[in-house]
Amino acid sequence: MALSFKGHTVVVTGAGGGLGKAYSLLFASRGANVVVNDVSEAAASKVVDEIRRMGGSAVTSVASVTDGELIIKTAVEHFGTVTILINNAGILRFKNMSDKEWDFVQLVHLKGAFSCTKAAWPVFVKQKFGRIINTASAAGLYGNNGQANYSAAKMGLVGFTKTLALEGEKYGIKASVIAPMAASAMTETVMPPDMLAGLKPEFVAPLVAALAHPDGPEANGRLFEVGAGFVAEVRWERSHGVHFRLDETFTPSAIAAQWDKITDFENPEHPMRISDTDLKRALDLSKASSPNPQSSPEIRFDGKTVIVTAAGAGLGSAYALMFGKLGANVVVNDTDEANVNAVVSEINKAGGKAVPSITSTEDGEGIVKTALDAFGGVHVLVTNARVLRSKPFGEMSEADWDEVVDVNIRGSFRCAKAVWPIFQKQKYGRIITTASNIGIYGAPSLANYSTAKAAIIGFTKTLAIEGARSNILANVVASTAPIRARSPNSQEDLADIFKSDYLAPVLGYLASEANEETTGSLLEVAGGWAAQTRWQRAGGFGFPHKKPLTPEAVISKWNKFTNFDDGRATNPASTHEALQQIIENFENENEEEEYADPDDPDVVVEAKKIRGDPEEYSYEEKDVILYNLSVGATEKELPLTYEGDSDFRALPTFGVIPAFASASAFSLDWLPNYNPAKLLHGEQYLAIKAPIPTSGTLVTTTRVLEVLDKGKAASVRTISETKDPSTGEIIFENVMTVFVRGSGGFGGKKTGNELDFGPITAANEPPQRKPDAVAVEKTNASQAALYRLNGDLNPLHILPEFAAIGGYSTPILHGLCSFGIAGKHVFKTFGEIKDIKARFAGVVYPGETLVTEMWKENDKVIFNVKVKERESVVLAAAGATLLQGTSESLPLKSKL
Ligand SMILES: CCCCCCC[C@@H](O)CC(=O)SCCNC(=O)CCNC(=O)[C@H](O)C(C)(C)COP(=O)(O)OP(=O)(O)OC[C@H]1O[C@@H](n2cnc3c(N)ncnc32)[C@H](O)[C@@H]1OP(=O)(O)O
Repeated sequence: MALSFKGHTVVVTGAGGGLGKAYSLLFASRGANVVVNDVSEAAASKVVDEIRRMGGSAVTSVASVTDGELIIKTAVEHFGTVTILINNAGILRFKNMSDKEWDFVQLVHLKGAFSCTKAAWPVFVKQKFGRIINTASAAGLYGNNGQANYSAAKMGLVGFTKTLALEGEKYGIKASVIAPMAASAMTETVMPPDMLAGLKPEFVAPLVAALAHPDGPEANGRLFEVGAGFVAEVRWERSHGVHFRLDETFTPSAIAAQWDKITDFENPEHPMRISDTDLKRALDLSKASSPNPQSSPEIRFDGKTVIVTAAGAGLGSAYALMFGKLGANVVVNDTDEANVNAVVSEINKAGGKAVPSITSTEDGEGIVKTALDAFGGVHVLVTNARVLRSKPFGEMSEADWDEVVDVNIRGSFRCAKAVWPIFQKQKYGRIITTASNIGIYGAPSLANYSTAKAAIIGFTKTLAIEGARSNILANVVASTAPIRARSPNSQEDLADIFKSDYLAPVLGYLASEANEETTGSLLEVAGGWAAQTRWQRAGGFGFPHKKPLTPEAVISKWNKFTNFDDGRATNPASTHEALQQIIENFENENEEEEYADPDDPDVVVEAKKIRGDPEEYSYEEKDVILYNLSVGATEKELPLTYEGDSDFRALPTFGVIPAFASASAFSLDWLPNYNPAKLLHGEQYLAIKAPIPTSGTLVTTTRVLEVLDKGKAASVRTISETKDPSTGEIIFENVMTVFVRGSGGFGGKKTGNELDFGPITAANEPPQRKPDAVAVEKTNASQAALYRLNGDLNPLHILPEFAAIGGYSTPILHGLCSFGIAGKHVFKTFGEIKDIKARFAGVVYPGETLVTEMWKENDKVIFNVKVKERESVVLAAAGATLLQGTSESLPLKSKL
């Protein structure tokens, strides 16, 4: 049944075009009132007009997303409420944008989502219903070159969503987040134009509608990648980790010694939220473990200068003290002079070298200058921030939001920016940013903090990507804090877990020279426990492109694209990898093609993985005789032409016949410039899996294996399985390649995947020696006219005008007829075959003489076929596997 949004009011931000427009149109078409928000009045009005024209109900809102109150007010004034909020507004990218503008625009991203959600929240709470869909991006999840702040903002929205999901639960408010893949500068580099065209917003909108619907599947706090009809859920995956003993042996060297174990994903966990009980257990385990083995040589920082921001107290001071103890020059940054000086003197007293930097963490340049002045260089940056404002979301003020988000993100950004040219120049740098498990999983009353800390993760992943060329490694350490300890009154509760000293060694290892390659990683640490956390993506589901995608279709595949346990889940680590998987999914066998409609011309070739309906083929003995005759069997060969013969049988290549109707059922008119007269049979593989019945009913199922772009031509390969429906036994397997001249150049793949069928791809190069056997057979002028009656009625083989369009002087012989004749030669010479394959290398005109040259190589017969009159090769790369390896067992030797 179609999902209705009647009675719902949906606010869509950034709805003047692209995704926002597609959402608006879809919701409106399903009966919702829509507030079309966009700063461009013209764009918003156009969408509203379109909705009204189709009988829908919509109004514009031209307020900035940072003025959420105004947007929500429009909804309430016109429609009495808001039930669904789609935070979609994105940024415009201007060239040559200054740092300040860039920074601002990025923050607007987060601030916009905050502001609109904050405004809608009390309405949602009151009516005990609300749906929020936030928009992240692959660039946020994995980082992306040149998009440090963008990835920060986008990842921030993942953290934001997680917290909203936790806080909203009790009010019937649910929040989900999508990372949509739409055509952009990023995708242009890796995708052919056809696929870019496939990245239509209409392939994203149905998921959003499914997530937002009151009766939709449970998606609270969940994240989905979606684009081009591909949908996959993404979740966190955490290694089991290592519990270290909390004593003086808990050092960076101890971390190095067990690094492989920390990052071993053998028995991963998939937490959805923070569990204090788990953390307590972790602490107990750490306390119970034995002294930690150390790597050698000991990790030290002699001669290295380390900047630690917000190091006046708490975590930052613990880091600074550790680095000082291990020989580093330490720049202790914080705004509180007394605190900074205390840390500096503690380091100096212990024999280390430290200087104060009393300034904001946002003053990256100033902090770096202190390092250069005091120590002449900088090698390690540890960014850290201590601003925390805990408030239920409904009470969180704009100031609460700004302070936490700005300080956390901006501080890391500015400091990284300041050290960057130095690191690049010296081709060495280690950056450790600090996040929190609250950013990973969200936590009630900490929407601002979880957003900021998630943003740090996205930001760091981009630094890792950009730094790779210059040996700049960037990692993010999430201090895993118990939720309750985060509220001011219960600090002591689980204080032990949160104890600063317990976090420092992991950070120390990552910041050291001993870390030669780990970058872009997220580590969770707490109370002596350290683990790595990464993304896991379900294998997903690729919806065919030929039918409009609907929310109902999305829901029907929910179990498929949220299934992490079917062996198809992956761990993409970059946008590129994420994209690759989407592309591969297009090419992969799609197990559930019932959306496919082979007659819809609006198809994206790569997505076309169709399975035809099972096709029945019923035949009698006379059909077998007809086949045998049509490939040259004679009245003398009674087992092939007389049904009363005790050895009556079909030739092995009869196996192509029951499959033909099924294999040729696909219309290929979706190919560019398709002209059936230009279609040629290119290759054929047949496996005979069981004795061939001489009459009966067989059922064949065919699906498209791949569509290749051969430049001027397209090549389409199908695979067919023919079964005996009464037993379910597979009798034949056919792989057919058709070559469609003039239909190439659509930007598809040129070479196919390695197929799992050796005989298909085998080169079958004939050996250098003379053939072991040669069979010569003149075809008949009526050969094609006769062969047609097996079921291939292609006019190419009978109608001169049709053949002329294809460029042939007269009708040509069926490829499968030549194939059958050659197969008969092999069979009669060497015996029963279990499979056979050939490439149609040149056309045969009926009446020409075929010469089959055969070489026996163990249980294989390599062969080729030439036309005697023209001395031209017509079957190449051909081979057959014998069922019984020797010629002594020739079947019916005396009779044929
Ligand atoms: C769904 C509908 C189902 C309908 C099923 C079948 C219906 C039947 O009725 C149709 C028929 O029986 S037609 C008759 C039988 N077939 C023929 O006569 C074809 C003979 N072959 C030719 O003319 C050329 O080889 C020709 C034209 C095929 C290729 O020649 P060129 O254009 O010169 O190609 P070339 O430059 O050599 O190679 C270009 C790329 O294409 C690959 N290729 C070549 N021949 C191929 C072939 N026969 N099959 C598959 N791929 C083939 C090459 O490898 C090359 O690829 P790449 O550049 O990647 O190396």
